Amino acid sequence: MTALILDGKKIANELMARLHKEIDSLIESGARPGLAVVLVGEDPASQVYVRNKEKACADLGIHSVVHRLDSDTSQDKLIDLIRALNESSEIHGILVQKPLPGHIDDKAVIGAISAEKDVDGFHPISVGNLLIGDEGFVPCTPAGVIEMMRSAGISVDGKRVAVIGRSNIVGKPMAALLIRENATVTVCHSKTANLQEVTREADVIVAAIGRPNFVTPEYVKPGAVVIDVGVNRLPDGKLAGDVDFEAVKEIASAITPVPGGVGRMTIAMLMKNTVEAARKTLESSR
Ligand SMILES: Nc1nc(=O)c2c([nH]1)NC[C@@H]1CN(c3ccc(C(=O)N[C@@H](CCC(=O)O)C(=O)O)cc3)C=[N+]21
Repeated sequence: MTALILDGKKIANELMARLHKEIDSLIESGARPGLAVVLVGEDPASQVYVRNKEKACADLGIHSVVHRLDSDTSQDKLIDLIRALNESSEIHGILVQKPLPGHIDDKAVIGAISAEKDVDGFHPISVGNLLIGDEGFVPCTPAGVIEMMRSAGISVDGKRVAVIGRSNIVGKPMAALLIRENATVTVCHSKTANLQEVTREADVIVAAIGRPNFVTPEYVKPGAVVIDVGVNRLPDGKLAGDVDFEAVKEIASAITPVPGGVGRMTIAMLMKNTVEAARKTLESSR
């Protein structure tokens, strides 16, 4: 069997087309959605992502502002900027690009973002709302994975899902979303004993490890769905996922490529969250 290749570019473009209409009507109501991206330092991968986000905003008619700060910017300066953005009526979403330089405390910075503008879904209030099943912003990458599967007609209801990785930005929120979809979720990580035995039980594998080609066919039950969240920059500058795509596609029933898979969905979900933030602001002003 050779796997169905889930086309993140196509699914993301369909979502963006729907958003475009909603944005047009928001603009007509005088509420153009606005996104502020804050980038500290010169991390080359971050530069690429931030450019992709700017481009998506431009394509959709979202107002976007990128604040590029020197790598030696103080934490106080950064928090002052966030407070100003919290107050700005043109800005509905604030994203502080990770990773931040070592002298800055991520928690203090993320905590300074108003929860109403937390389109990344990283603020403790957003995280809490996700866990208790209340309304709030959901982190873009795991939300993109759910949207991608839904769009491809893949249900996780009652199925076994193995998430490999327990980060705050992917693994943990991914598990919370999968539980909400009635999956039986196992969260695996670097300390998991007999990892292959665990992942081979899974109907769906979500790989968010951060190591290129980590998931080989030995990890995969034949016919499983394999979602690759990895974004690993190789020495030659190419982007690689966490899954050995060529080998695993021969035994999986569906698989996502990198690039052109989950990364595209991540950007689309960020646009969706920004539109939602703008819509809520408009509704509450009525
Ligand atoms: N506060 C914060 N929020 C984030 O959402 C965030 C972050 N920090 N730091 C880094 C990660 C990574 N990330 C990606 C965004 C777009 C692509 C993307 O556009 N990928 C395309 C193209 C990749 C390319 O070839 O350059 C693709 O996979 O097809 C990938 C990865 C967001 N992140």
